[in-house]
Amino acid sequence: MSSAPLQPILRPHPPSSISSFSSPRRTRPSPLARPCRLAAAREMPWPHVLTVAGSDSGGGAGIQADVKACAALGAYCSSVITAVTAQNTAGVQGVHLVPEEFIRKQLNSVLSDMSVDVVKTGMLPSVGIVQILCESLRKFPVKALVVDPVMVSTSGDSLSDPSTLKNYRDELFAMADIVTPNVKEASKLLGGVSLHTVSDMRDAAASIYKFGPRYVLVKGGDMPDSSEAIDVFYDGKEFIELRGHRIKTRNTHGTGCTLASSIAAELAKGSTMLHAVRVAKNFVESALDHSKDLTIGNGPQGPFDHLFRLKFPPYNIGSQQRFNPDSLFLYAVTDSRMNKKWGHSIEDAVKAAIEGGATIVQLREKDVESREFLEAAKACVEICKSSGVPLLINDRVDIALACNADGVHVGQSDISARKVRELLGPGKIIGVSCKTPAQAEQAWNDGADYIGCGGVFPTTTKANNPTLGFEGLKTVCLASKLPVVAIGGINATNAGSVMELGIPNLKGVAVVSALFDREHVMAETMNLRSILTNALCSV
Ligand SMILES: Cc1ncc(COP(=O)(O)OP(=O)(O)O)c(N)n1
Ligand SMILES: Cc1nc(C(=O)O)sc1CCOP(=O)(O)O
Ligand SMILES: [Mg+2]
Repeated sequence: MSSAPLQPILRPHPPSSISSFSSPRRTRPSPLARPCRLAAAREMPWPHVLTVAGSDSGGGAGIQADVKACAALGAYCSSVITAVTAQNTAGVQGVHLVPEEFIRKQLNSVLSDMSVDVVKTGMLPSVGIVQILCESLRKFPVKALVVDPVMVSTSGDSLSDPSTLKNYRDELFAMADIVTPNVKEASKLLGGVSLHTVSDMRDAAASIYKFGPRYVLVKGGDMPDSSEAIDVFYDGKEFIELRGHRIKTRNTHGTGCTLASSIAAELAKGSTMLHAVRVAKNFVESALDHSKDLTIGNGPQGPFDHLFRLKFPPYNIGSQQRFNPDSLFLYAVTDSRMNKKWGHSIEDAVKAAIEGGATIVQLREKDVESREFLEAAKACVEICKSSGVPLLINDRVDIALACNADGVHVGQSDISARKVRELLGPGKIIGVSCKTPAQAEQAWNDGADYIGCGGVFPTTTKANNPTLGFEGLKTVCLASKLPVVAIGGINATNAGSVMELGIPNLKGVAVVSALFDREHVMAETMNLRSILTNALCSV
C-alpha cells in the first residue's frame, strides 16, 4: 500500500514550494561546469515547519529537538513556545506556562508573515492553548498538521492538564493529518486501556483514527520484551507494521518529538505520509545508533545527537573537506580481465586513465589474488596521490585499510556502508550502488558520500545487472540526497546523452569497458572526457 500525497487541503502553495527536489545541495553547480552555467540563478523554496511546543532547558526534547531535527532533514523550523520547562537528564523540575494571549501573538507573527508548509505540535499544556492553535490554523491554513500528543515526559512527568484530553480529541485531532501517540499516550487518549501487544496497538490506532485524523501512528518504542521497535501505521483501511532495530542506549530523551518533527520536515519537502514516516523512523534510529555512547548529564535518560551527520564528511565543517562530488565527473573503474586481455598491468592502466583525465579511480579487481591486489593497490595509491585523484577500492575494506586508499565502493550485497564507515572512520570516501530511492535513502542514512546508479544501459561487464534506463536513473537521482554517478554500458557514443539529462546531483559517469577494454586507455579517456565536457556545456 502507498499513501496518497498530501493535498494542500487548507491553503494553496506555489507548486515549487512543495517540490520534493528542493534540497539546496542539489542545485549547486559543478565547478567543472561553471563556465557554462552562470545564467541559472533561481529562487530556492525552503520547506518550512512551524513547531508549537515547549522549551526543554536540557536541549534534548521539545522545541530544541524539533529545530535540530528539521535542520538535519533540510527544513526551516520556526517556533511558537507554549511553555518553558526546567528540565535535565534526571527529569522535569518545573514548568512555566507562556500566557495564552502571548501564544496567540507568536502564532500570528509567524503565520501572517511566513509561508509555513507544516505545523507540528508538541506540548500544548492547556485547553485554551489548544483552542487558540485551532483558531490560528483556521485563519492561516497550512498544508499539513502533525500532532504529537505530548502528555507525559519520557521521565514520567505530566506535561499537560488532564482536561486537555477531550479538547485534543474533539478539536485538534479532527484537523490533524497524523497523530503520533506512544503506547502510554494512546492508552491515556482511550481512557486508560492497556496496550501490551501489536494487536492492541492496532486496535488503539483504529480507535484514535475515529477522532478524525487522516493517519495514526502508534509508536511501540516503549513496549517491553522486544528486540524490535514496532510502530503501527493506520490510514483508515490498512495497518502497516513498521519495524526498526531497538537501539540499546540511555540516550532516548526526545525521540517522540524528533520523530514527529522529522515527519513534518519530510511532509514539508513534499513526501507522501507513509514515506515521511519511514524516513523519520529511519532517521531516529540512525541518530540513536550514532549517539549510543555519548554522555551528557548524570540522570538516567540523556539526549541524542540530531546532527550526527555533520560529523561525516563532507559536512565536518572545521576539518578539511576530503570529498568533492565533482570528482565523480569521469570515474574510471578497472577490470583485471580486461587489463590482462590487453597486456596492461593495473598500475599502467590507472596511470593511463589519469593522464587521459579520469577524475576518480576505483580498483575493481574480481579475479586477482589478495596479495597481488594489495601490492597493485599500494602502487596505485602513490600514482593517484601524486595526481590528486582519489583512489577507491571495490568491495574490499581490508585492502583499502591496508593500502590506505581514499575510500571504498560497496553494493547492496556487500558489507553495509554503515559498517564500512565504522571501519574506515569519517575521513574516507564511501560509495554505494543504488537502484531504488529506498536504497539511496539508506546510503545517506548510513553515512555514504555518493551513490553509483545503474545500469543505465545494458552491460556485459557485470553479470545479470538490471537495466534502469534514463527513467530509473532520474527517479533515483531525484530521490537521492547524495551526489550520483551513473554506471552501466556507458561509452563514447552515449555518455553525452547521460550528462545532457541535466540532473543537478548527477555528477558524472563511471566507466569500465569503454576505457579499459581498449588498447589505448589514455586516448579513450581523453576522448570521453572531452565528450562529457561538451555535453555539460550544452545543458
Ligand atoms: C561507481 C560504481 N557504481 C556501482 C558499482 C557496482 O558495485 P556493486 O553493486 O557492488 O557490484 P560490483 O562492482 O562489486 O560487481 C561500482 N562498482 N562502482
Ligand atoms: C560494475 C558495474 N556496476 C553496475 C551497476 O549497475 O551498479 S554496472 C557495472 C559494470 C559497468 O561496466 P561497463 O562500463 O563496462 O558497462
Ligand atoms: Mg560490490
